[in-house]
Amino acid sequence: MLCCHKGDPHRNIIMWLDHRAVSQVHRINETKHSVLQCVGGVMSVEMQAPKLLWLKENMRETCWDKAGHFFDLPDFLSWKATGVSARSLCSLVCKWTYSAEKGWDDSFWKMIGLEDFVADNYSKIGNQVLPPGASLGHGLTPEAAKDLGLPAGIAVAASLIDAHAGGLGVIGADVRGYGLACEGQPVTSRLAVICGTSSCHMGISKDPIFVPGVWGPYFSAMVPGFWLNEGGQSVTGKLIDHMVQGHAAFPELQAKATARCQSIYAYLNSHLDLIKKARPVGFLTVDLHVWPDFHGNRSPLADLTLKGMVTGLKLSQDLDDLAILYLATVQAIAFGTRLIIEAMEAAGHSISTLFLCGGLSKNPLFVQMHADITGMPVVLSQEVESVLVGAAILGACASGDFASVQEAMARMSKVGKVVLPRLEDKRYYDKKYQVFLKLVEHQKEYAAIMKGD
Ligand SMILES: Nc1ncnc2c1ncn2[C@@H]1O[C@H](COP(=O)(O)OP(=O)(O)O)[C@@H](O)[C@H]1O
Ligand SMILES: O=C(CO)[C@H](O)[C@H](O)COP(=O)(O)O
Repeated sequence: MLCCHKGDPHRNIIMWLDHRAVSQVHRINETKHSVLQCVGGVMSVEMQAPKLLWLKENMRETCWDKAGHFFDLPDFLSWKATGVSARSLCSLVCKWTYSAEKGWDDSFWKMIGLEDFVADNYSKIGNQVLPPGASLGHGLTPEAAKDLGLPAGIAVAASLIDAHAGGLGVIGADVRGYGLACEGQPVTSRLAVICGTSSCHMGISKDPIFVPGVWGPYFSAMVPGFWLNEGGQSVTGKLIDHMVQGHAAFPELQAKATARCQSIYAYLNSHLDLIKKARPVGFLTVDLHVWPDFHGNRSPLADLTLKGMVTGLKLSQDLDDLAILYLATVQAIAFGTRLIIEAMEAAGHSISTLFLCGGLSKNPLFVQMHADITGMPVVLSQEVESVLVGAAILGACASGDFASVQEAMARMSKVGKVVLPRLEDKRYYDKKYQVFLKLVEHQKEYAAIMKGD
């Protein structure tokens, strides 16, 4: 989302993970406005309305009064490419409270103190809305074409948010021949998990499903004609990096990985294999447990006040400790995915297969732990950068190469590999999951004790 930083128009971005609009999001949630039903009942501080309210309240003269547009990144990019300020249905529906069926809800913006948007017919946040894949204007402008080194006029599609493009890039793949439970079943039995800095859990349905603490249902926000529920974890890849880089043995890890020309994660995975002895690698964390919400919980608890927890630390700080802490962190993220899936299933989703993509899907340990801990097979795409496949699907629709997004999805998503769960380890992970749930219960008890007299 774009704005100004201390009035400097060249530093005008607020990152999605910026949590400064806490007071604003509390006030928005206190309104209990009906638009909140479509974001899991509670708006996230990572969404646009609280950030906009923060700007109005804190940077009125330097930004709010002067800004010409407020954009989500994908809409900003398509505007820069084509000069067309039309917004994607995806970004507006998922992050800005726009409804695919009813449009903007004036009463919401008035109630939260942003009536300015209503007064100017939403011109700064979008009053022309296009479905993802629709062709924008006359394609690349000569100026953008020069910047990108491409011919002018190339078709540019109305966009998707990065995670949604990843979901589109994987969820429609032809799975025949892999013996998966989702073969021959509706695409609604698949959950796309886009895992990078954060993780996004994208489930689709024919009818709207309201899942407490999970964003949506959003109509046509990812696959046209389907409702989308988007679960998420605010920090996942970022959390793993944080735990590993902050450990005392990190310099030793870096030196050893460099000497072997390996990434630190490939080195850690092979180190875990060395120290696991006769038992499966996941069993190394029998007495080390992590709660992963170092940046609050996005889904399904929708509680930005939650913090990270680790139990089972020892005095030693060698490479073995680092590797086991890394493993426990990866497992905690997978337990978070299990919690999200359980919430989605309790509300009516029926999921049998995970489709993983994003930077973390390059990590075989992360993928295996997701399979083992959820008990579901994981499908990896042939093209790891599935967000780019999703973007290419939209481009191929905008250029007229395919008549529909569904047709392009079926032709352009390809299965690379299937990772099966080790069902024999289920009992161990069920016990660790019990501990996982206790961690957050205890954290809430600690907060209540400290609040009391
Ligand atoms: N080869 C790899 N092996 C293990 N982890 C990786 C690898 N590449 C990226 N990652 C993890 O993925 C995260 C970044 O994922 P990426 O999809 O590139 O980010 P973003 O979500 O910001 O687009 C990093 O934080 C890192 O933890
Ligand atoms: O909210 C999201 C999608 O709706 C994502 O978390 C956000 O877009 C950032 O993703 P990342 O930095 O992990 O690529």
